Amino acid sequence: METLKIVKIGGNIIEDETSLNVFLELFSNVEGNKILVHGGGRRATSIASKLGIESKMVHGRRITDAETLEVITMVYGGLVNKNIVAKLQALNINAIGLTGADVNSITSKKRPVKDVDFGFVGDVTQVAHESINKLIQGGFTPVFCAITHDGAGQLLNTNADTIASQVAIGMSKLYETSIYYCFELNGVLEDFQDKNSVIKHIDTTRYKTLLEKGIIVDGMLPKLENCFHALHHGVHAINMGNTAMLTKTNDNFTKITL
Ligand SMILES: Nc1ncnc2c1ncn2[C@@H]1O[C@H](COP(=O)(O)OP(=O)(O)O)[C@@H](O)[C@H]1O
Ligand SMILES: CC(=O)N[C@@H](CCC(=O)OP(=O)(O)O)C(=O)O
Repeated sequence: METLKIVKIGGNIIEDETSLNVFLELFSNVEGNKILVHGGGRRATSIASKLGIESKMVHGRRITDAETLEVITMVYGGLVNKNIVAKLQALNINAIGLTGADVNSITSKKRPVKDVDFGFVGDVTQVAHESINKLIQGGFTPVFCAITHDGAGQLLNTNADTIASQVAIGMSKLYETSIYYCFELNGVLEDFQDKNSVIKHIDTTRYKTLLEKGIIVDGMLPKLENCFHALHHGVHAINMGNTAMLTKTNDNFTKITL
């Protein structure tokens, strides 16, 4: 089976022009089939604030009312996505920017209201692996933002880590897939005060212990949940660390296995 790498970058890298440029240069040198997924939560929050719109996050997810949906569509689907695509073109990568509505690539269902009403937030229901594969086979590099659609004309906001894991699960019908979650730290840290205390390997048992000890908190909670979900659904390998993990010489990052 051919391999496919799904690389995800978060808001902290996107916010820093130098970090973004370094990342994109490394990404452009990644060999073989690849897909990029980007977030941009921090940019959405700052632009919403300039427009007088307050941002509310619950359990790591943005409460997305109609006004916020407009902002995130402009920020993720426009500003961030098109800038990244243009920068990749400058690096000779024939990138194509996509929301889940484009080529009907990612369908989702509005998250049902239980204790919290998240508004226009979508949980992924289907990834059109054949259509995405046509792009890859055509020589294009798909660049997904954190927007999906319900198939009935409604765009929905979906966490970018979830997009990466769901796209990887979908594409694993055709490829041996691996995910690279790139963020500003070297990996999952044993001691948050010590940036070098990278945990090199997390398996199911270690994951439980880290949760019990309260070492995994905040944004790392949904991130690792996504990782184990993906590994249980056909994804071959998951790595988490800073952008240097895309180079062959660096092994100071976290590898996640079942
Ligand atoms: N043990 C840990 N090691 C590393 N990061 C952790 C840990 N626990 C919580 N975190 C937090 O998780 C964050 C990464 O998740 P997230 O905010 O979703 O990042 P991004 O969206 O930029 O990828 C880190 O910035 C850090 O604040
Ligand atoms: C539903 C939901 O929470 N969506 C996220 C999508 C962006 C994202 O995930 O960005 P980062 O990767 O930079 O955090 C949000 O709007 O913040």
